[in-house]
Amino acid sequence: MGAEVVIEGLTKSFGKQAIWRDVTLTLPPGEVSVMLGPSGTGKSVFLKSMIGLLKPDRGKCVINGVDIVTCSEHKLYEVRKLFGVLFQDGALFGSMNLYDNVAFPLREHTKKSETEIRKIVLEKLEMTGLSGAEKKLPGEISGGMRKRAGLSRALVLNPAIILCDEPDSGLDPVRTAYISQLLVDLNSQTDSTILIVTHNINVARTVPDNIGMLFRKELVMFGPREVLLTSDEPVVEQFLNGRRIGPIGMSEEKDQATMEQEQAYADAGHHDGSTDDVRGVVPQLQPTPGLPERAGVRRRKDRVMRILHTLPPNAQEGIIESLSTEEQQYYGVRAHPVARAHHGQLPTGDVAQLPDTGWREPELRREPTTRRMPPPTQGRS
Ligand SMILES: Nc1ncnc2c1ncn2[C@@H]1O[C@H](COP(=O)(O)OP(=O)(O)OP(=O)(O)O)[C@@H](O)[C@H]1O
Repeated sequence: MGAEVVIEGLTKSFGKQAIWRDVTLTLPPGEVSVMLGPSGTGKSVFLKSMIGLLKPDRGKCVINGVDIVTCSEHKLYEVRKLFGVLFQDGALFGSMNLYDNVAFPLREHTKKSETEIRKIVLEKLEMTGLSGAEKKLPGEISGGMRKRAGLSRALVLNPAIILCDEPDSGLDPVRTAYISQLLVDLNSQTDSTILIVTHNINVARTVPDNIGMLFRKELVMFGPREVLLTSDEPVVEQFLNGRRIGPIGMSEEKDQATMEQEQAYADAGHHDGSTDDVRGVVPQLQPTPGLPERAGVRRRKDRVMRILHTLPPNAQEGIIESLSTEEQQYYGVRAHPVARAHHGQLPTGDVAQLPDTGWREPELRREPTTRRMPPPTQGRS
């Protein structure tokens, strides 16, 4: 299973420029999370701080009991081996072909023979649909292929935690859909903890178990996907719908006068930039048929049902609606009969029927439903 990442009060600035402060969140092991945020809010800085490439001013980032903010260089080196990172541009070495690029971490960090390395490299290239492209140089392939090659390289050390910085940037919607499926499939096969930084609303709506958002130098929210997807926070709604109307402006924030003027234009019928009203919880991507169920999804259900009563009503409703009838019985909850008619937007207080006894550990442990989860394809190195 992937590693848990516990972040507490993390704060980062460059000189006098504050990037974000007091970021507190936990990436649950083996679950997929997405971090959203307007350009320049420090999402990449956040990823780099998580792997110790940048040093936060204060706060903790604890992985397997080691706080990487304060630990020794030696410990940091060890903890970094748990990570696989896909940087925005793939960060491939331009003079090396794809095979050597992907083999690089194995040659640098392990004592594996070239025969063993070959087996792993070819397996990872196949996993990302790059079989046959081993001899190509990064400059000879498309942006989508470079991303996939970067992902192959991020996977060779069997990381417990995978960080992806805008895996969709520069890709067309179809290639983005393939990358989304690839990440879900990867999680089903490896059960690794995944954090994806993206601007892409489709990725955010369909891939993760948890979503967070950075804005105005703070973490606006982080939690189960249903919380953000049903949120009526102006900044979240604006971002999800890609509208000009709202608190986010061209230079991240805008003043009250600009907001009022834009609202007046919109009221007068001027297009606000959005095409759809994107709200509510849509079904999450499933692993490709034939692959194992995601173990993280099963764990997450138990985890989220424990905190269900603490979540906003619309999020509760979205979570309950995503359960099968059998699961609703198992957890002792049922969907509100009018939720569907309201598209998941219930009046506050008109909440799902929750068990009156609060959370209880079920007496019967469920058997895995359809398929038995096979062991991960590879052990951790
Ligand atoms: N090494 C650095 N030194 C000084 N400032 C930096 C450094 N790295 C990033 N910044 C600043 O931190 C801010 C956040 O940058 P970052 O790249 O993390 O934003 P982002 O949210 O990932 O943006 P985008 O979505 O456009 O990629 C920017 O103002 C950037 O100039």
